[in-house]
Amino acid sequence: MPHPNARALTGRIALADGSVLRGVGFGASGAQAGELCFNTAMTGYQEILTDPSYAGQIVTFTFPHIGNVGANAEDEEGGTAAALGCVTREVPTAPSNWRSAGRFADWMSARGLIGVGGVDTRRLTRLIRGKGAPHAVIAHAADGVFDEAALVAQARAFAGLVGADLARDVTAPEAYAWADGGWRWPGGYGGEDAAPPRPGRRRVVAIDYGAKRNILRRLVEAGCEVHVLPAGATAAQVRALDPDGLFLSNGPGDPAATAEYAAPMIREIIEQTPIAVFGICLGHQMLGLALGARTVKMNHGHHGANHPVKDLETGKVEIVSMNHGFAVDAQTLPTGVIETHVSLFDGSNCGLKVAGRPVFSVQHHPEASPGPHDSHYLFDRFVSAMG
Ligand SMILES: NC(=O)CC[C@H](N)C(=O)O
Repeated sequence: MPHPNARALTGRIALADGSVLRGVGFGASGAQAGELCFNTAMTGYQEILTDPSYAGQIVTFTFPHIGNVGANAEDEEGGTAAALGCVTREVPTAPSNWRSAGRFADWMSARGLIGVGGVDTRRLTRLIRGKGAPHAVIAHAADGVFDEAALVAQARAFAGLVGADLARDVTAPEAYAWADGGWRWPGGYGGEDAAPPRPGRRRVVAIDYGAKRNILRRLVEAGCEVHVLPAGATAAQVRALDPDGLFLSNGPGDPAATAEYAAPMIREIIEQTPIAVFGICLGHQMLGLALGARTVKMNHGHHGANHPVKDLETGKVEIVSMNHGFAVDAQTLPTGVIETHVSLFDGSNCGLKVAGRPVFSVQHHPEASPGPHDSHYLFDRFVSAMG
C-alpha cells in the first residue's frame, strides 16, 4: 500500500542532455521549454516569477520552502509575461500569513506558470553550475502520464536565449505615465491611477524593455516624474517629452539582439542631448553596447539576492540583487568609458560610466525587489546627475 503522504509524480523536468527528474506538479498544466537557471534568494518568489526579465526561463529555487506565504496583488513586478515556471525542493503548502490573497499554487495556475516540487534542487543546481544553464522542459500533467522522450526532444528543440530579442515581447504596448506607485495602462494591471505631474519633480523617460514596477516606484521616491515609452522608442520620441533623464530598464533575452533599435536610440541621445542616462541590467548591457562594448553569455549567470559587488570608486562592497545571464565584457569598454562596479563572485562587470558625462549604469538591481537595499543610493545619484 502506498504511504498515506505519497503524492503522484505529476511533474517532470526534462533536460536536453536526456536526463529526466520526476516530482509533484502544481500550478498550471502543460509543458514549456526554456533555459533552466537557479535563483538563490530566500525571499521574493512572487517578485522573481513576475520579473519580465525571466521570460524564456524556468527558475529553480535553491531555497527549499517556496510559496509558504501565498501570493498577493502587491508583489507583482510585471503585468504580463514572465518566467515559464519554477522547480522547488518542497511541494508548496497552503499560505501561513494573514495578508495572502491566495494559495501559491492557485496563483501559479492563474498566471499560467507550471511548478514541479519535490525535486532534488541541490543536484539540479550543481548540474547547472557545472555545465551551464541547460535547455529544459517543465511539465505538469494531473494524470502523471508523460512521454519523457518527447519532453527531452522538446527541450532539445528550444532555440535558446542567445540571439533572442524578448524585450519587444514584454514591453508595454503603448506609452504610459507612472507616478506614486500607480500607473495608467489601458487594459493593464489596473493599479491606482497615475497622479498628475508635480512641479519640482525631475522628469524621467523610462524605456520599458520589461521594467520591474519597483524600479519605477523607486524613481518616484527619489523625486522623479516618470513617463514610460515602449522598447522601440526613438530618440525623437524621448526628446519630445523634454526629460531631465533617460532611464533604460531591465528586460529579458540577449542584449545583442536589440542592437537594431536600442543602441542607435541611446547613442543619439548621448551624442545630441545633454541629459542624464541611467541603466539597470538589460539597460546597462544596452548602454555598454551603444558605447561600443560587447556582451557575452555567462555560464550560469547570476540570479539571487546575496551577491557581493564592489564599487571601485568608493571601495565599498554592496550586497545586491542580481538576475542576468549575459554580461558586458569589460575588456571591450572603449577609452572614456570606466568600469565602476565588479562582482566579487567572479570579477564580471557590474557597472560603467562615461567619463565627464552624467551617463552610468549597473548590472545589478538597486530596486531590491527582492533583495537588500545597499544600492538604493544609485537612484539619488541619477537625480543628482540631472544637475
Ligand atoms: N534582469 C535583466 O535585465 C536581465 C538582462 C539580460 N536579459 C540577461 O539575462 O543578462
